[in-house]
Amino acid sequence: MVAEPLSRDEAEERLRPLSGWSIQDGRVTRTYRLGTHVAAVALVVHIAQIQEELNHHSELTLGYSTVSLAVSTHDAGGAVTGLDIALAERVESVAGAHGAH
Ligand SMILES: C[C@H](O)[C@H](O)[C@H]1CNC2=NC(N)=NC(=O)C2=N1
Repeated sequence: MVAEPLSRDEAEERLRPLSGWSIQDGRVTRTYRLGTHVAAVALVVHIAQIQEELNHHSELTLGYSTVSLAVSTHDAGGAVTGLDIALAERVESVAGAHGAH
């Protein structure tokens, strides 16, 4: 089943409990900062595992000590859906243990 697009208001409402997450250019986004490059790489690997589990994949960008995600739902014509929020929730639930902020 294809996920339904969320309204901008509903998407923002559901992101509100997730610190640092927002909608930019029609995608759910966040940038994490980490203490070292290797810590950032480890977070990328963990996010990749979550994305495979959910079968939902962000544009995931590794910097020296930063990790950025941007995601919308291609199967819904690029709209923000509950799948994007679910990915944000899962990533947020593990990021702290990596020392990401
Ligand atoms: C065939 C496969 O299930 C789909 O292409 C999945 C994979 N990952 C995906 N990721 C994202 N962000 N949007 C999708 O619609 C999507 N669809």
